[in-house]
Amino acid sequence: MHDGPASDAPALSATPEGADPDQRALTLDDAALPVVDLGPLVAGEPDGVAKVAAALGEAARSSGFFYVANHGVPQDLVEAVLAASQDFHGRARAFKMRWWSGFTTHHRGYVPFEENGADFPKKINFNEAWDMGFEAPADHPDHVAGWRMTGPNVWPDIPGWRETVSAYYEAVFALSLKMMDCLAWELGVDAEELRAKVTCPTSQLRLLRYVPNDMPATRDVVGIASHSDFECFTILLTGSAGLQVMNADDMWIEAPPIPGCFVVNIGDIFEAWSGGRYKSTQHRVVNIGRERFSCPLFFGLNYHEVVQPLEKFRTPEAMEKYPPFKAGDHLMRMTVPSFRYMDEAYRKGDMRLDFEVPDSNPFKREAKTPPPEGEAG
Ligand SMILES: O=C(O)CCC(=O)C(=O)O
Ligand SMILES: [Fe+2]
Repeated sequence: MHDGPASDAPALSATPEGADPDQRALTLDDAALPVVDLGPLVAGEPDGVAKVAAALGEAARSSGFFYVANHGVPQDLVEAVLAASQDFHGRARAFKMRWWSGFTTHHRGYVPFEENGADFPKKINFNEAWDMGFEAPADHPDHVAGWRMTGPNVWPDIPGWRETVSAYYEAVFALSLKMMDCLAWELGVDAEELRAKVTCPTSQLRLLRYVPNDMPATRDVVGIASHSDFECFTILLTGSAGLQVMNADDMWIEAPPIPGCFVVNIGDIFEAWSGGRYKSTQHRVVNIGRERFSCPLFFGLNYHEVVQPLEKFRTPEAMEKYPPFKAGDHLMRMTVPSFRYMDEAYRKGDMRLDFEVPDSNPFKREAKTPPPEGEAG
């Protein structure tokens, strides 16, 4: 399924001129990601789950990245959410900052690009975002407690915007539940047991805009730095090229949009649940210097669910590699250093956490960089 690098020199990416060698990637022609047809699942065919499970499982076990076709989310809703993102991000900064995420303790609203990471401007992630999530009531104990990614969404003052973005969230969330059923089937675990863990999850939708700029593409100047996602899996809508993912051979390959498809990647939780059978894969967006829109929905669990290898995968080796963690704590420990306002709140003691914030994600894998042009083979 994965061709890996071609034996002759691989075609290098459309990454900008002068990009650092480690920002390059193989193109899709050289190393394609699988496309999984979700049609039978979405149509609710009696054996739909079983039919789709094998293909999803194979993709989840190899690189952990794949496209899904016939996903059932209407194309006009897909276009509407991209248009809503363009509408919001096209407005004046003074308007957008009215909903700065730093006004909340559950990370909702607008994230300007200079908020990305605690090292700005030594390291620049050229993206800004609108962040929303599963709608929880204001009296939810995790909202009252603060810093638990749980609570009511905030909405910009744009007529119809909330309705569009909520409808997209709900459609992709419903698709995620069906995909989780398939993955449970494929692993031979109880789908109901997994579904019980997503009744009020910390599942965020980000409306990302990559900011045009004239800076080079380097390890420190990126669209979004290399990372794995922290939840079960991510369903990603991309408007244009720029995403690079690590394939089964730990090489960076490009994942440009395929019309009508979403990109899906396995996240840290499914890797831990499956004792490493599924791969939570590194990915990044290089600094292409041009405007780019994308909308990832990170399908996560209720904050307090303890994640560890599921019972049938619970060997001593798996438990050593994947010690138990709370789903929400993992999200928080990865998120705190990602946003400057959170990092500051943590350092100043305004945010108190009863777990460590490590320097890097325990799920991190290093890529092999592509060989310099002409030297492959
Ligand atoms: O914009 C993209 O294509 C990827 C975004 C991403 O990886 C993320 O937000 O976690
Ligand atoms: Fe990601």
